[in-house]
Amino acid sequence: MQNTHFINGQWIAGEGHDIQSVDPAKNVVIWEGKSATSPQINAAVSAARHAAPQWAAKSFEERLNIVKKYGELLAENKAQLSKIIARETGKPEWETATEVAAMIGKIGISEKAYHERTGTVENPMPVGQAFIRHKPHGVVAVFGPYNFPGHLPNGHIVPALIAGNTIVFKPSDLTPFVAEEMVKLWAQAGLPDGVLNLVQGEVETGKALASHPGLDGLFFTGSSRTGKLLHEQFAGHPGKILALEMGGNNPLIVKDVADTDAAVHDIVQSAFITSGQRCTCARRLFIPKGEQGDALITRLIEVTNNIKVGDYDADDQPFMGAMISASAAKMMVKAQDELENAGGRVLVRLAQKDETKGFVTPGIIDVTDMLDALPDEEHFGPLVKVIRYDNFDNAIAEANNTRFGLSAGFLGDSEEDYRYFFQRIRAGIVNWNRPITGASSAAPFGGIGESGNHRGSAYYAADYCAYPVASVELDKVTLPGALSPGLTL
Ligand SMILES: NC(=O)C1=CN([C@@H]2O[C@H](COP(=O)(O)OP(=O)(O)OC[C@H]3O[C@@H](n4cnc5c(N)ncnc54)[C@H](O)[C@@H]3O)[C@@H](O)[C@H]2O)C=CC1
Ligand SMILES: O=C(O)CCC(=O)N[C@@H](CCC(=O)O)C(=O)O
Repeated sequence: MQNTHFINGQWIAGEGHDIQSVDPAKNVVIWEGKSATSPQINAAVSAARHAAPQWAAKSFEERLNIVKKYGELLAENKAQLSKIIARETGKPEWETATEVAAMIGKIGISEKAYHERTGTVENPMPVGQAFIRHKPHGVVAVFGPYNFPGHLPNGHIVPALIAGNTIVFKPSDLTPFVAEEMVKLWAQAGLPDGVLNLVQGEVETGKALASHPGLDGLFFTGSSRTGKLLHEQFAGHPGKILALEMGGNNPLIVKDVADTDAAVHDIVQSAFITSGQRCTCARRLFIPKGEQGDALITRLIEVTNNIKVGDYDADDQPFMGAMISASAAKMMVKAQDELENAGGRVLVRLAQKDETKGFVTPGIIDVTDMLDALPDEEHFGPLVKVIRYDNFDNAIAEANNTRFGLSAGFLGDSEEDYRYFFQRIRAGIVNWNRPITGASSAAPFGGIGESGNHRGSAYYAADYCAYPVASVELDKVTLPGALSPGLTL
C-alpha cells in the first residue's frame, strides 16, 4: 500500500479509489496510490486547525528559518526534483531546472513581500500609537495546476506559511508525484506536524476539500472553469478568502518591427514554450495585412516547422516536450479541427503522431475570416491563432474582445504605438518587445475578467495570505485632556 497522503506529520495510504500518474512522453505509469476519502480530508483539515494557533504564535524568524531550510533542501535536491517534474509533465529538463530555480527564488521574494506588503506600520498619535499589523487567516487549502506542479503551488504555500497559516494541499491529480516530493522536503525541513498536509485525488477530492466548512480560505491556480465553480461554492461565505489564478486568451499584437527574426523569436517564446501550456501563452497573434506582415508570417512558419519537439531527457534537448497527457494532445488536435471546420486556415498543422503519448508539433491557424465564429476559449496547448488586421484600433478592440484578461503584448519599434496600446489594452500583464510568458515572481501576477478575482499572486500573494489589523494603543488607561461636551467625570 502506498503512503501518499501526509496528514498530521504522518505518511498514510489513501482509502479511496486507485489513482495513477503516467509519464506522457514514455506512456508508463510512474506513480500509484489511492485517493483521499472524506474522513481523510476531515482529518487533514482538523490537523491543520489543531496546528494553527502554535504555528501562528511562532515568531516570524522561527517560521522563516524552517522555510529557508526547505529552500536549502530544494537546492540540494534540484537535479532530482527537476527530473521528476520532467517525467511527470513531459517538460524538457532544461525547463524543469528553471522551475525548481523559481521555487527557490520564491523564498527570498516572499520574505521581502511579507515585510513590504503586510509588515507592521507604526504611527504616532496625539494620545498613544496607531499600528497596522497583519495576522494569518488560519487554515487554507491550496489547489495546484499540472503545468508548473512545483512552482505554482509553491507560490501559494511559501507565502501562506511565512504569514502563519496552516495548509491542506491538493495538487493536480495529473502531478501527484511532484507534490509528494515537495512535501517530503517540507517535512525534512522540520515543519511541525499538521502545518502542511497533503491530500491526493481527483475532482471529488477537490470538491470535498473546497466545500469543507473548516477552511478559512482557498488559494487556487487552475482553469477558469474550475475557478468559477469554486467561486460559486464560496458565494455566501464573505468571511472566507478565495484567491483565484486562472486562464487567459492572451493577445499579442505586432506592428512595424524592423527585426523580423527578433519578433518571431518573441512570438515563439510566447506561444509555444512549455508546449503552449502556460496561462500566459499568446493564443491570438495580431499581424498587419500587407507585405511586411506576410514576410513575418513566412518566417514564423519556417521557424515553427523547425521547432524541436522531443523527449524531456534527450541529450540534445528539445524546445518542446510532451504535453501533460495523450488525451490533452488529442484535445488540441480536436480544437484545431473545429477551428478549421469553422473557416480557419491551417498555416502549420498541429499534429499528434503517436496517440499514446503527449507529443504534438506546434500549430498556426489563420482565423481572420472566421472572427464571428471564433470561440473565446483558452486552448491550452501549442496552437496560435493568427488574426490579420488593417487598422491598429480594430486590432486593439479585437484583442480586448475576450472575457479573460491575463497577459497581453505589443511587438513594435514605436514607443508611441506601445503607449497607445498600453492605455487601451485590458490585462494584468502588459509587455513591450518581450515575450508575454515568463512573468516575474518579483511582480504582482494576476489578471482581470475571468482570469482571476483581483487577488494578484507572486509578489502580491502576501496580501491574500494575511488580513490587516488596525490598532490604537496606549500602555495605561488614561483620561483624555478634554472631555466630550456633556460629559463629567
Ligand atoms: N493564472 C495562473 O496563475 C495560472 C493559470 N493556469 C490555468 O490552469 C489551467 C491548467 O491547469 P489544470 O490543472 O488543468 O486546472 P484544473 O482547473 O483542471 O485543476 C486545478 C485544480 O483544481 C482541482 N479541481 C478540478 N475540478 C475541481 C472541482 N470541481 N472542485 C474542486 N477542485 C477541482 C484539480 O484536481 C486541481 O487540483 C489552465 O486553464 C491555465 O490557464 C495555470 C497556471 C497558472
Ligand atoms: O507566480 C509567480 O511567481 C510568477 C508568475 C509565473 O511564474 N508565471 C509563469 C507561469 C505561468 C503559468 O503557469 O502558466 C509565466 O508567466 O510563464
